[in-house]
Amino acid sequence: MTVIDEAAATEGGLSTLRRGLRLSPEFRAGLAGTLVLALLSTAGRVVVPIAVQQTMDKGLDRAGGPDIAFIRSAVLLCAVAVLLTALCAYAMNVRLYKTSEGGLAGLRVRAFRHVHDLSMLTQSGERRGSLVSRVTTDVDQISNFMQSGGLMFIVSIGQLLVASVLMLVYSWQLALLVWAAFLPLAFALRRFQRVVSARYMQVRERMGDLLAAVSESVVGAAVIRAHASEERTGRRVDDTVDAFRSTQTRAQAMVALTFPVSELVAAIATAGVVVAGTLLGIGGHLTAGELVAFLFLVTLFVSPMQTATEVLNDAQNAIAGWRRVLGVLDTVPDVADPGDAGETLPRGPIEVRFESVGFAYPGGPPVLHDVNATIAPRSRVAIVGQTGSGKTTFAKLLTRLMDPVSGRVLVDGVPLDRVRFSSLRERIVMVPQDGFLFDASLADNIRYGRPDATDEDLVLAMAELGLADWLDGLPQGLDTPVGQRGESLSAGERQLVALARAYIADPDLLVLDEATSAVDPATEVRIQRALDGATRGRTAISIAHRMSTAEAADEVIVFDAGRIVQRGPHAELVALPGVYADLHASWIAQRNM
Ligand SMILES: Nc1ncnc2c1ncn2[C@@H]1O[C@H](COP(=O)(O)OP(=O)(O)OP(=O)(O)O)[C@@H](O)[C@H]1O
Repeated sequence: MTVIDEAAATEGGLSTLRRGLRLSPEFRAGLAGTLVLALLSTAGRVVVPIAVQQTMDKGLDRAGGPDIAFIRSAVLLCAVAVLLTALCAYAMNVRLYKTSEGGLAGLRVRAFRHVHDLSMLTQSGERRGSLVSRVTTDVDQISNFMQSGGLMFIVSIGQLLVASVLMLVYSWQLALLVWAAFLPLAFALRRFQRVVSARYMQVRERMGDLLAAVSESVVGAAVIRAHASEERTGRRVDDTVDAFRSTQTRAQAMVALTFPVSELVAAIATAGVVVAGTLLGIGGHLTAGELVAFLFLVTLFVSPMQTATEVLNDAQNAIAGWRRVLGVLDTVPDVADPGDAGETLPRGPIEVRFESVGFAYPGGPPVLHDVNATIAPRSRVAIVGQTGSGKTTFAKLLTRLMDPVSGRVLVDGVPLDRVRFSSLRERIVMVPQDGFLFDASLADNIRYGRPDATDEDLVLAMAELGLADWLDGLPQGLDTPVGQRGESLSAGERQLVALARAYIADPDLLVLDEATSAVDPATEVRIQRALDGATRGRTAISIAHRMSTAEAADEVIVFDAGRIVQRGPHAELVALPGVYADLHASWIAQRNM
């Protein structure tokens, strides 16, 4: 059983970046064209220093007085260059936005699909909000980097290169001086990056905590209000907000340190260039125009160094985001689909066999021990037992929401892990205790069972389940909106919709986790009628919480502390002293209360 793979969290920043980019081939689409535009837009920036140098040395400093025609053409050249540079920068931005948005959309879809491939256990090992943040805000961080930091990164590298080459052309001595001043800063930044990287990883984790706390408090709003625990919940959310704020501030304080340091180095380098340049000029090795042009170039060289801190900030955030997204993508689904290599089950009522099945939740004690059972096709079986005896676990293993730790589960003689998911999900359907309803119409919710079902199919299905009168009584019939999580319907009505949804899917094995919620007698009768209709003619296994379900079943299987302790028809079991007779007695007592 796996939890979200956190190996990516300890991997080096560059290798995360490389792996992240490799996973999104969309990022590379048209990269060559974008790079050419980046190069053109940076090359355009050095036209101004060159033109200034030429104007000073050739236009102004001419023996016969200023050469106005030369100056005019230099100014014109500058204007054209500035305009072209701006156009290239615009085209580059547009291309970068397009490719990065394409890449990020692909990444979100892949990560989201993968979350669905992970088993229920892996998903429940991670808080929902945190899982959501891995496909939303964490990807946003990558987006920030790709669109601003990444852009600046490309331009800065180009600018550094072009400025370096030109500085060398004008004066190799001054170029060496500038590099010598910045070399220690570049080394320091590399070391510094590791610390910042760790801090940004914490920032992403705290963001996950924050989303988890907020989403839990929104989803559980009714319980919070019922227990008047708004203040306690509010404090929990406040704590996560505060933890996020303090980690974010700590990370940013670290990055802010780099600004004044690089400013200082830039000032020292400029002062050095002015002093050394003047000395070189006095010695006749540098003209005034060349010195001024060089100072322009120093500014061009320095600005990427300063924006490097900003890029670093975005890059660290993006790398931390990428690590969390990669964590999802790296997690190998433990309940894997055998795909085309797997088997397709033929249609017809299913036989189920459990062979020495044992199960324990990760890190927990065994909850099922050596379970052996065969359930004949077309039989209706009720599973009963005290709370916590392992009934739901049995049902989850039967529908392959999880795999057993030992032993095997077979359907029609085929081990469950050899059955293709497409066939498995078509033939075996589980109705969970709280059949989740989506914020859509009644028809849409039932249609989840069979997407191609027409309205006529739905009406017919409802009639077959004995629910026609209920449907007729609804204000908008099939178009009635059910509200978020079905909250516009009563608990009993939600069960009816969940049953109709399973019925329309027409499975060969129906696994029902009976809801425990009490419903009014009329709805109870309706549910019983619908259950009868839904289970007829197919193998049906119900986790029974109601006596009527156990009584109506062909056979009852009794669980106690993770073992099957009794099995047989209700009438037979109830007459024997044992767990079932005790359970039955407590049902009777409850009914008479
Ligand atoms: N996701 C989980 N992680 C860890 N332990 C779990 C998990 N789900 C169930 N358990 C434990 O496994 C045991 C069996 O639980 P199970 O849900 O199968 O019982 P049950 O018979 O269906 O109970 P109930 O009638 O209350 O639904 C219990 O001790 C429970 O605490």
